[in-house]
Formats: sequence, structure tokens, C-alpha cells
Amino acid sequence: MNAMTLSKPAKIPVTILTGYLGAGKTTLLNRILTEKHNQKVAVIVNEFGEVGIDNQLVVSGDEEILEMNNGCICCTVRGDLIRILRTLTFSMEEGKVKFDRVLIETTGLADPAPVAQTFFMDELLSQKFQVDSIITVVDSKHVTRHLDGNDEAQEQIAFADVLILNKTDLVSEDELNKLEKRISKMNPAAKRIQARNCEINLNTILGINTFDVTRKLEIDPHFLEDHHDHEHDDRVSSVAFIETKPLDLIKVEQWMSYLVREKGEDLLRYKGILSIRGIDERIVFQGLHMLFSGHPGRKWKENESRLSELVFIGKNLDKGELERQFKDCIANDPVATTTK
Ligand SMILES: Nc1nc2c(ncn2[C@@H]2O[C@H](COP(=O)(O)OP(=O)(O)OP(=O)(O)O)[C@@H](O)[C@H]2O)c(=O)[nH]1
Repeated sequence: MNAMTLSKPAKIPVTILTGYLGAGKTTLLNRILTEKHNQKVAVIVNEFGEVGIDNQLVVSGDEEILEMNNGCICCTVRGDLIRILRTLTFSMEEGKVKFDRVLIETTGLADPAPVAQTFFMDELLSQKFQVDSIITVVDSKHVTRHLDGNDEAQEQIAFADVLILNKTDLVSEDELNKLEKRISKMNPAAKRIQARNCEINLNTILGINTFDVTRKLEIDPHFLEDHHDHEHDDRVSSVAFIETKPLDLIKVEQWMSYLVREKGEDLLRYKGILSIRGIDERIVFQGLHMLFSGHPGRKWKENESRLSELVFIGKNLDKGELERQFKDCIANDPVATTTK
């Protein structure tokens, strides 16, 4: 891809990256972090789940990557967000860190409005930062199912400045046209971009300064009031497991096939990094609804403890049952796991 140059405004631009579970936010984030654009990005990642998997899937460079895992950014951890941003500001002023732009990846269940609101309500932050745009990644395959009866997915689309209709490879042209129509009715002002694996020209999403408070107030007249009545669908929960003993690949595959077949509808998102007996690479495991994939990632490092970490986000999750099934995947013969 071509290198691009972006002019440097006085306030630090903030991009808020939203999109329902599994839509492709981390894919886009990695693109932003790997493509040359002469800007140093401070990234704040918020995950819904007790174990942070995303930070392990984000490409590492010399960027500041700050995690917020103890709740959803739009509810319980807004205080943390303010603290992180203030600390970043002070560190920058003391010359300890340097960054030109902030990017916040919210959880798939976050309402972006209160996140954007933070930059108007907090005096220091409003002096230092300016919301550049809210980018919402849309999973073209699953969004229809998420939109029906799901407030978060609707709010993310309604509040966006840019909508990336991602995963175009998984839908027909006809389905995509229908989706474009439905989404443009929900948010006619947003720019829409179709993409596969979030392959887009970054100039179309960064430094565009499209965030407009007046328009946000039209969508949500209470946008600038200091309260937040966002309620998450309380049928949706997350469970996370960590296991130090290596797992058996065949058992994991059998378990996943069973889950996809029997629980796929309710499994909104599941992902993890697995330690598999006899395999020297970390197995990166990703799924949403009936789609799941597992592939070898980087090799385990010599001094790294080999762990399997797995997060499920879904409706009606039975933690006890999932835990039993997970434990059943532990390899019988741990001796065969030692590295060569
Ligand atoms: N087929 C297809 N898969 C995609 C595309 N974009 C992303 N994916 C896959 O979709 C899965 C989810 O992508 P992520 O980028 O992790 O999505 P996310 O929105 O960050 O997910 P959460 O943080 O869990 O909400 C991964 O397995 C990606 O490889 C696409 O355009 N087409």
C-alpha cells in the first residue's frame, strides 16, 4: 500500500472504532498499525471478557497499547478511560511518550455515544483531544441477525460517521445491496465503504474530521448530558477459561464442531489462544456463530508460560457445562507436550 501523509492538527485526533462482536475491528486496527502513515498511534483496547485476547492478536510495534478489560467502556470503565487519557496527556507533556493520534477500540457491545461524550464532558480532555470520527465496522454476513432486537448494534450504526461494510466475501451482491439500503435508512449521513478484511484506503477514515456534535445531538438529544442509561442485553454474558495443561487438538476440534452445531445461534463470539500438545505454535482460535477457524500463530517463546485462554460471549451461556467440556479437551499424555 502507498505511504500516506496526514497533516497534524493542534488537538490530538481521536478515532473511535466500534462494531458488533466479531465485525472486524481488530482486523482494521492491525491494518492501521502496520500501514505506513507517519503517525504514531496510541491505542486503547477495551474487551468484554475477563481475559484479554485482543491485545494478543494486535500486531506489536512500538505503539502504546493500553488495555481496559474490567468491563464495558461505555459503562463501568469510563472512569478508567478518562484516567488513561489524562495519564497519556501528562506523559506526553513530560516527553515520556509520543503519539499523534489516539484510537479507541471499543467492545463489540459498547454504545459509542458515551465514549465520544467523554471528550466533551471532561475539561482537560476536551482541551487536548478532538474526536476525529466514529468508525463502525459492520459484519455484512451477521449484521441482520444482530440488528433485530439488539440495541447496541443499532446504536453503533446510527452514531457512526463512517460505516465499513466488511466481509463482503461472505454475502451475495443482492444481500449487500439490501444491506446498504437498510443501513442507509438508519444513518443516511455516514460515509459507507464496502470492504473485505477491512482493506480500505486509510485516508478515507483517518484525519477526516467528520464528527459533528450537532448531528449527534439530533440522533441523541441527551448526548451532552452527564448520564448514561445504556443497558446491555442481560441475556448476553461472557465466560473465560485459562488452562495451563496442554490440550488435545482432536478433542478441541470435536468440541468446537459440537458447539457450532448445537449452540452456534447463541454464540455471538468466541476466541482464544490455545496451547496444543505437540504443536510449537500458539493456536489462534476465532469464531462467531457458526463460523470458526483455528490456525497456528507465532511460536511459543522459550520463557513464556504456555497457557490456553478462551473467551465465550453469548446468550444463555452455561458456564459449568462449557468449563466441563473445556477440561475434557486436556491432553491425556502431558509428557508428549514438552518442546523439542
Ligand atoms: N471472511 C471474512 N472474515 C473476516 C473479514 N474480516 C475479518 N474477518 C474474520 O472475522 C473474525 C473476527 O475479526 P476481528 O477483527 O477479530 O473482529 P472484532 O470486531 O475485533 O471482534 P471482537 O473484538 O471480538 O468484537 C476473524 O476471524 C477475522 O479473521 C472479512 O472481510 N471476511
